[in-house]
Amino acid sequence: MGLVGAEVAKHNSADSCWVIVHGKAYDVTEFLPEHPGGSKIILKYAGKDATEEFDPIHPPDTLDKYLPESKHKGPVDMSTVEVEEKIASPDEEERLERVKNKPSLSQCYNLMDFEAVAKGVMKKTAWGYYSSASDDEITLRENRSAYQRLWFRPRILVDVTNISLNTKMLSTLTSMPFYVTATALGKLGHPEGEVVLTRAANMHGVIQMIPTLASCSFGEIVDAATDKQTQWFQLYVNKDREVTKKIVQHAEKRGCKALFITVDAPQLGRREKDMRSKFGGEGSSVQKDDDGVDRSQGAARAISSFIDPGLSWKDLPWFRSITSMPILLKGVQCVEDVVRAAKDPNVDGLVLSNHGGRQLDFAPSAIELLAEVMPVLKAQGLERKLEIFVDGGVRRGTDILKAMCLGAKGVGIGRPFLYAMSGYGQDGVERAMQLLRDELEMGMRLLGCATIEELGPHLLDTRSLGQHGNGIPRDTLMEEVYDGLTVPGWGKS
Ligand SMILES: Cc1cc2c(cc1C)[n+](S(=O)(=O)[O-])c1c(=O)[nH]c(=O)nc-1n2C[C@H](O)[C@H](O)[C@H](O)COP(=O)(O)O
Repeated sequence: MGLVGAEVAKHNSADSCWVIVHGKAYDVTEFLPEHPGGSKIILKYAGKDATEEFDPIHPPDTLDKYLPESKHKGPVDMSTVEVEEKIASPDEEERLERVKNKPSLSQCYNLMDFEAVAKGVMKKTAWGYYSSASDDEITLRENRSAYQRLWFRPRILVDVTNISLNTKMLSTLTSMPFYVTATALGKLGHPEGEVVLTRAANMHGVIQMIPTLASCSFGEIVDAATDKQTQWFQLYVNKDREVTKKIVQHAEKRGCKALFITVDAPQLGRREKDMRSKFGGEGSSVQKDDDGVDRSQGAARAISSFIDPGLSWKDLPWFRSITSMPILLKGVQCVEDVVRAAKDPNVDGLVLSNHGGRQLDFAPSAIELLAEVMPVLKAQGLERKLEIFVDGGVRRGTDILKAMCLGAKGVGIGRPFLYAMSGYGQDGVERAMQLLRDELEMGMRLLGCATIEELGPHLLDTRSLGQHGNGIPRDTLMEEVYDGLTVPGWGKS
């Protein structure tokens, strides 16, 4: 039977605050001032069922893990809990209409089509979190346009009957030269969260990087994998190194094959779309919490107050001492740090990345940095010291081929798989992976390469890469006639 709803409902203030999550009541009164997202968001659900708001942001075992047993008030008879009548706003009504008449999966022909659909069907807060980047989002767009300043030098009369996309990343054989990179809060896009990406990655022989800030628990994501699947672990380093040590050693024990330490986020970036959508516009009172701390940084700030801004090169020997996994730095953004990492005995590789433009605006694109870095490493005889990956703005098979030609060992892809999942679940992510496979095979064949090993800098013209002002040739005629994905009633998406 358990507690009745009316009993829980009595505890509906800062003096006594109980919430219901997954049918159990928890006394969070003392926790209110410590909640990274501020106390206001919890008080909104004081005495009520908070499950729907709780799920996308917190792994299911959060309360059992972090709230003392004495605060667990036990099961609630949910039939006695008053369910608030939710009146959908006009925006929400329109969104639900779009969900109903969204394009069929077979109408999505490229990764950008998934973005168009996600924009139409996702809740505002979820779209705001996934799509946002920092400040004016210049780096977000530069990540894309940098690839469009690289041109191929295709070869002809090469026997390309059989194409192989197999390659090795950190000595793991993988079926395609890309991986699912770490992106937080998977349940903002799909109720099952990151395990959807796990299952799709398994179906296509693709590696998955598990995020520290997943909505699913780490255990759920690892349990969802098969034993033939490779998973890496992405780490945000906690100020409390004991917590970090436990997490890293648990990840290794559960079979993760590499540790990617995120180094570009001593503080999560200022993403205005996330901030705006999270708190309902400028000046809403919710932006100021009881403790007067400005929580108007959206979900990003709310989930990342534990990250240690003090992390530095001197910590790397400690990481080497706590794990035997290969250690890679994710979010390296200049050639000097690449050379320093190459000379550091504690570093096995790195991801050239600007966090999808979500951190420092005007950070360079990974692909332009890769073109600068490889010759420098070669000149110093360091090119074999590190495995170098890139991510950010990869939306086409040709982008992946360009990165491999410049010497990347593989390419991380973030938003496209989130959008595909948000629009179509596992089927969407699998279609996205299949589309990339088709584009990669086509690209290799037309480039005149049958295997990944044959890709090299000789196949690229990088002369425009550094000229940021020249943009892509505007083909006005083409723009006039090009038919993008349009959905009846959505206008031009
Ligand atoms: C889109 C996205 C990216 C995030 C991400 C969440 C989202 C929604 N989050 S974040 O909440 O902290 O910003 C993470 C994260 O947990 N850890 C991390 O290392 N990178 C994070 N990234 C960056 C990600 O790993 C890639 O660097 C980035 O997504 C590559 O760019 P594309 O999205 O264009 O592929």
